[in-house]
Amino acid sequence: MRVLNVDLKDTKYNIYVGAGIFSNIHDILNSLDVSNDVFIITDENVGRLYLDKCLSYLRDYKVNYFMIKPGEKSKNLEVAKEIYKKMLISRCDRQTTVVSLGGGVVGDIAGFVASTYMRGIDFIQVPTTLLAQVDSSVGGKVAVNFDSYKNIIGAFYQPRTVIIDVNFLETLSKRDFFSGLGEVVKYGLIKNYDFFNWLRNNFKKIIQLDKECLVNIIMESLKIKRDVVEIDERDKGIRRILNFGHTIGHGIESLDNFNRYKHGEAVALGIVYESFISKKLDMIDEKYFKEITDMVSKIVELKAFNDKEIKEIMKKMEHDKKKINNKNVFVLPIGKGKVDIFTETDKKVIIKSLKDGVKL
Ligand SMILES: NC(=O)c1ccc[n+]([C@@H]2O[C@H](COP(=O)([O-])OP(=O)(O)OC[C@H]3O[C@@H](n4cnc5c(N)ncnc54)[C@H](O)[C@@H]3O)[C@@H](O)[C@H]2O)c1
Ligand SMILES: O=C(O)C(=O)C[C@@H](O)[C@H](O)[C@H](O)COP(=O)(O)O
Ligand SMILES: [Zn+2]
Repeated sequence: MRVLNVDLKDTKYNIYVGAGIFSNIHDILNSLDVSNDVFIITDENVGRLYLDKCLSYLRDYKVNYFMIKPGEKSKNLEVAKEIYKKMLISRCDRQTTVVSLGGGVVGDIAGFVASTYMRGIDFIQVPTTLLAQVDSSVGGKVAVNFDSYKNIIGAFYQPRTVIIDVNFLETLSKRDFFSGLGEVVKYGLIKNYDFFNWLRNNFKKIIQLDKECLVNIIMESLKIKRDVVEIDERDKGIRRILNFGHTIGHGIESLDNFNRYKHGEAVALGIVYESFISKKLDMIDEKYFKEITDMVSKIVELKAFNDKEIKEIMKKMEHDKKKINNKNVFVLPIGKGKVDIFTETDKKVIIKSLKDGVKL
């Protein structure tokens, strides 16, 4: 089992990574200073596969649980309200620890509920998708969507620990696995070109779920995320680089009321369009842009958007949380494995990228 430490101003926690380590949840919880009262939040798919296991590992705990419907459409205040109700009925109090067992949707809403129930109770993350293992379970961004805008109501609220078992990925759909790769590619492009190349060279082994490769991907991704979050937990500066691909990506994700793209797919497309902006501004060359589009095309089908879709994407971008003085902020590549933060991006260039960023 590998361990990564996160050291923040007000808290420290361990991330455990390995194959078959879910069974250690009892000992890991025992090692934390928490009571034996837990409330598991999961979704129906993950619950069907793993809830019984979790209950048996925690058999000497007082355990209650709530299962949400799977998918982005559950990440809202109405579902949070249902969870609060069940927690009250279950007599959860400030000693209760929330266990988030699931993908990024479960983790974001469970963390949000934990951050607000009785003004905040402990929670731990047990991420079961690749995306949640490389990204959402670490760093403390917890939120729900509001009015079909992404992550509008939320908090910065760190987990007490994160348990990452790569064996969960054996039951994950191919589409969800590839969606998680969208965020993995992001890390290579923002901070580590060697890692990006390693991903390109090992792609076959990765999609065959080679355990060593998976642990490597998770460790490399989380080291990058951890280092950034340790400097800027509250997203006031450098943390914005973790949002590469998301300014446009969040707009793409919300098309058709979140029914068309998964988060990582939309981010992967956002990476292409935002890289196209860089190319237009002569910050990266054609060759690097092609390396990026080749990689993204393995994750999601490339797509040029029509005028109606572009209008919708631009509307969603108006509520991007990175905005400063009402101006959109873009994270753009400036070289191999390097990005910077820009506030003066011309609207016409953004529209051009959505129209022409992908030539089909
Ligand atoms: N907080 C953050 O820092 C952060 C970072 C990145 C993404 N996110 C958020 O994460 C969400 C996307 O997360 P996601 O891609 O994990 O989606 P998800 O949670 O919807 O999971 C995807 C699907 O996989 C199923 N599933 C989960 N684990 C499984 C397993 N082991 N076997 C079989 N099926 C399984 C789920 O039931 C669901 O249908 C978005 O809401 C996004 O905004 C948050
Ligand atoms: O941790 C971060 O910071 C990120 O930006 C990671 C993103 O992958 C993630 O999707 C995050 O939830 C987006 O945050 P938001 O502030 O743009 O809602
Ligand atoms: Zn993301």
